[in-house]
Parts: sequence; C-alpha cells; structure tokens
Amino acid sequence: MLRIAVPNKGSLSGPAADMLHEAGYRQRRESKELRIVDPGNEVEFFYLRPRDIAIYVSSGRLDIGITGRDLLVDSGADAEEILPLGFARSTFRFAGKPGTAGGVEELKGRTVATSYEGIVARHLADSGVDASVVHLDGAVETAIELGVAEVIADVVETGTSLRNAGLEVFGEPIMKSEAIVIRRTGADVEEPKVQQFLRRLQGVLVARTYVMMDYDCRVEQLEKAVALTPGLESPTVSPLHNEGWVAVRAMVPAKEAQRIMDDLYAIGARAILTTAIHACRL
Ligand SMILES: Nc1ncnc2c1ncn2[C@@H]1O[C@H](COP(=O)(O)OP(=O)(O)OP(=O)(O)O)[C@@H](O)[C@H]1O
Ligand SMILES: O=P(O)(O)OC[C@H]1O[C@H](OP(=O)(O)OP(=O)(O)O)[C@H](O)[C@@H]1O
Ligand SMILES: [Mg+2]
Repeated sequence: MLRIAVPNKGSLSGPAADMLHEAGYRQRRESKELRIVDPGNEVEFFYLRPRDIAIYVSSGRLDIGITGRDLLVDSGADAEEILPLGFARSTFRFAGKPGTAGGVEELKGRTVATSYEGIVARHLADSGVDASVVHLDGAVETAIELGVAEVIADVVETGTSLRNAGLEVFGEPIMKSEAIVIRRTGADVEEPKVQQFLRRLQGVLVARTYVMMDYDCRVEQLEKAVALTPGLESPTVSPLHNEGWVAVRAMVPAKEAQRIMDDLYAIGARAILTTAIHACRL
C-alpha cells in the first residue's frame, strides 16, 4: 500500500484534495479525519501539517508527500521534488516600510522576522550578510509595526497583505514556490506504484491545461490547419462523407483555444468545437 502525506490545513489543503479526487482517489469527508485508506487504489492518505510533511517523507515512513517547495527547502529535510503541481504559486520575498533597504546586501546588523527561518538564514549566509532572524508563526507583516523587526521575509501572492500593512517588497525574489510532490532523496521513483500515482496526477494536470478541438476543413487547407493544431503527437484526420472535406481532432492548450478557433475559421475551417478533457494518460 502506497502511503501518501497530504496537507491538512492552509492554502495547500483544498487544492491538493481536489487534485487527488480528480485523479480518482478517495478523500476524507471531514477535516477532522487524520488518515483514510483507499482500498480500491491500494493507497493510504495521512493528513498532516504542511510544514511537517517533508520531515515524515524524509524519514521513509511515508512514500510520497504533497507540500510547498518553500516548505521543503525551509525544512532542510532529506527529500526531493519529483513533480510540480501548478497550484499555490507564490514568491518568497523581503519586505519593509518604503525606503528600508534596496536589497539583501543592506541587511547587515538588522533583524528579519519570518515563518521560514531555514530559507532566510540560508539566503543571508549565501549572500554573506550577517543579520538576525526572528521566528514568528504567521501574520509576520505586523512585526514591523510592532517593532519586533525592521524587515520581514514572507510568502507573497497578490501582494494584498503587504499593501494592507503599508509594506513594499525589495531586492530579488528569494525563491518561487508552488505545490509539489516529494519523495525521500535517493528513493526509487521508478517503483511501479509511485509511477502510477504520478501518471494519475500528470493526467489531471494535462486535463486542466488542454482541451480537445474538433473541426472540419477542406483538404486543400489541411496542412495550414494542422500547423495551427499540431496536437501532442499528431492530429487525427478522418474523411467526411462530403468529398473534399476532412474532420480533424487534436488537443490544444486551453489558454490558446479561442485564438486558434479564430485562426481556423479564417482559413475556412467550420464546425469548430472544443470540449473539456476529464482525465488522460499520455
Ligand atoms: N496566499 C498564498 N497564495 C499561494 N500560496 C500560499 C499562500 N499562502 C501560503 N501559501 C503557500 O502555502 C504553503 C504554506 O502552507 P501553510 O498551511 O503553512 O500556510 P498557509 O497557507 O499560510 O496557512 P495558515 O493559515 O495555516 O497560515 C506554502 O507552500 C506557501 O507558499
Ligand atoms: O500576497 P497575498 O495574496 O496577500 O498572500 C500572501 C499572504 O498569505 C499568507 O498569509 P495567511 O493568510 O496564510 O496568514 P499567515 O501569515 O498567518 O500564514 C502569507 O503568509 C502572506 O501573508
Ligand atoms: Mg499562512
């Protein structure tokens, strides 16, 4: 049975459960459940604090975990990223009152408040800057107003929390994060059960990013049309009862679907349809 750690709270928890559900796995019905077995898929899910997941996975007691890249790096645990999942995207940045500093090199002798002490301490050391780090559990934006630190380092998504606290980011982003799948460093990722789990999640990612496009076009326009919809490998082309016409079917990136439909229409394609893909194995 594959043992998988899933975030039980916070920004990662809802989207992770949604993705697992879309991938055909049983998920817990209520937030108090700490573990559930999905016997049909031979998987057991453990609902753990996002911050602890890398530690459990690095111990080898759990085979796989879903966590944030920033949390993995912060933990320093012996686990590695094996698949990025595309949700809970954020950057990790320094911020302060306007004019506080222009970059990390100006932080010598100053105090930085953060919930991600591991990332910050390493970044300061790599930059050769000697500054103090104060660990806070959350809501670190308030630390400046209350005089606990001059600078914070925190997760930034829309920037709303910083704006509301009258703070501005400065310097280069320290890191970019998103939800990821992790495995103990050096553990075999080729193991069939692990590969099957990854293929299911990849199927969800593809189904979310692509749509299926169908259209009819004249044989003379086929090469131009296929150049617009090359598909992942090659489009399917079938004859139509009407001589001189063919039907084409190909996957296209969902974000480009409307533009591609306009371009196909412009070269004479008709009956252009897009449909959602619910699941796939490439
Ligand atoms: N506003 C946000 N947008 C996107 N990702 C976020 C956001 N806030 C936190 N994250 C990501 O969520 C993970 C942290 O999860 P965690 O549950 O510890 O914090 P949280 O989402 O802030 O929840 P909590 O309410 O417990 O503080 C990190 O990978 C972080 O990058
Ligand atoms: O750039 P934004 O879109 O505002 O998002 C970033 C904020 O979201 C998270 O805070 P959360 O609400 O989880 O509170 P916390 O600080 O207590 O973790 C994070 O710690 C930032 O404060
Ligand atoms: Mg938070």
